[in-house]
Amino acid sequence: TRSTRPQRLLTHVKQRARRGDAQSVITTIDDYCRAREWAMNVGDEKGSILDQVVCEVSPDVALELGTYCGYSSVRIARLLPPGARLLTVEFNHDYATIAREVIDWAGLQDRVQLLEGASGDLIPQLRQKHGIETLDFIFLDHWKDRYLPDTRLLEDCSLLRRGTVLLADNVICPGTPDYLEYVRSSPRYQSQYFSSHLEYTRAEDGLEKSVFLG
Ligand SMILES: O=C(NCCO)c1cc(-c2ccc(F)cc2)cc(O)c1O
Ligand SMILES: [Mg+2]
Repeated sequence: TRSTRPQRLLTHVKQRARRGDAQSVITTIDDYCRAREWAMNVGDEKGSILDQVVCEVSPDVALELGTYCGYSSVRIARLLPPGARLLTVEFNHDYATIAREVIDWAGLQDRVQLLEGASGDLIPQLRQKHGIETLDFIFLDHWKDRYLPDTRLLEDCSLLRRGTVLLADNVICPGTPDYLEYVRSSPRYQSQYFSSHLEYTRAEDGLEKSVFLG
């Protein structure tokens, strides 16, 4: 049977990117998705905004919701200080399988822990099972109708602290209206919109950065 888009993306990474070179993995994926077939990676334009926020926060413990093929896991993990770690959650088994290989190819497997399962089930396990006290940075890039319920869950599990930064992808396209309304109107968050474009296209999209005020 025909290969899947994630499989074809991984094949291209293994043929074109240098093993252990995270930047070459990022560049290879962006070139492939722009030239050959679109894929829902955060991409280079929004990716450089992600880089900027990660460098600013310099998190010891980062959480990503929605791994897909591991592109943003590589973007985030390559910027983490030694000893810092990224936990990334993926519900789709096929995506998770590809992502593990992409993260390994980039040489970042020691900084990234991929958890396979539903965010709603895994978030309440972060403290007991994964020794997390509070999170410094969260990148939301999973099912768009899960951004708000999972943010409420993170609050209820006391996983946010004063200054925790949430960065959400796709707040325009496909859009996360209930999440945007919440973080922009809640007195517990200070939010800022970064205008950009949907990965590899001219369509409008953007990232919302929200700081938890405690
Ligand atoms: O669903 C998404 N992510 C979770 C997957 O498990 C997602 C979708 C799109 C997108 C798709 C189809 C279209 F026409 C426009 C946008 C883009 C993204 O960046 C995304 O993260
Ligand atoms: Mg996205």
